[in-house]
Amino acid sequence: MKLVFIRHGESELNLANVFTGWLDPKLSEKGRKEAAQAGKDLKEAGIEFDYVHTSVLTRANQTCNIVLENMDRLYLPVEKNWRLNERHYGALQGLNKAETAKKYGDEQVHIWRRSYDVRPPQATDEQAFDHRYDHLDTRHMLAGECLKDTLARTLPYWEDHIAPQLKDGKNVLVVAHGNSLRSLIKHIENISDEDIMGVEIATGEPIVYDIDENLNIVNKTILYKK
Ligand SMILES: O=C(O)[C@H](O)COP(=O)(O)O
Repeated sequence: MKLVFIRHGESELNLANVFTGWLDPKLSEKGRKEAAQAGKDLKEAGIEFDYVHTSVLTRANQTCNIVLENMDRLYLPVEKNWRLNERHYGALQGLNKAETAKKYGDEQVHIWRRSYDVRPPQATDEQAFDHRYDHLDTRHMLAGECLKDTLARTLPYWEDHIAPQLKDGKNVLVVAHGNSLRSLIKHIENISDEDIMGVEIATGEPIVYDIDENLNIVNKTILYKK
């Protein structure tokens, strides 16, 4: 079975070097091109999907549509779920990354960005969750996550939605975010808390796994043509 992860194409806030998390920018022009290229590359590789999963954030939804359009597969069923959202960046959301590093130091910002279990400062509830999360009990949700927290809410989605489809012999595409994908990659590749700090995911590049029926990874390739 094929399992493909794609981080959304460059967003307007990636371009502006702003902590984004659950903020909801659109793709930049470069991001739209990256998504189109990813779709073309997947088509050229002859990969067919049965199911598609994405977050409830616009940059991932746009990427998903553009990828499927370029594969001539817009008809595929797409499931959207908040559990695949980017890691919630708490009170850092909306701040420029370089300015924040000047203020708090490179080391502190690196810890906030890449440590497995150090949370960023929490946002207030009003800043943290917009109307699309009204159906969830946000009182019990974190308004600022470390990667460990992100994994705690992506893992149930993996177990209940994605893994059963792979076990059923289906090919699955997941279009999500740098850190929601890092959390899933940590899980499926069994990467240590320390080593995951060094794992970076580029925008718009399909990560293609061949998976056996026990969900072991047989092969991993990254498709890119830039
Ligand atoms: O939310 C963000 O700002 C980015 O999508 C990912 O940010 P990071 O590279 O700081 O993890």
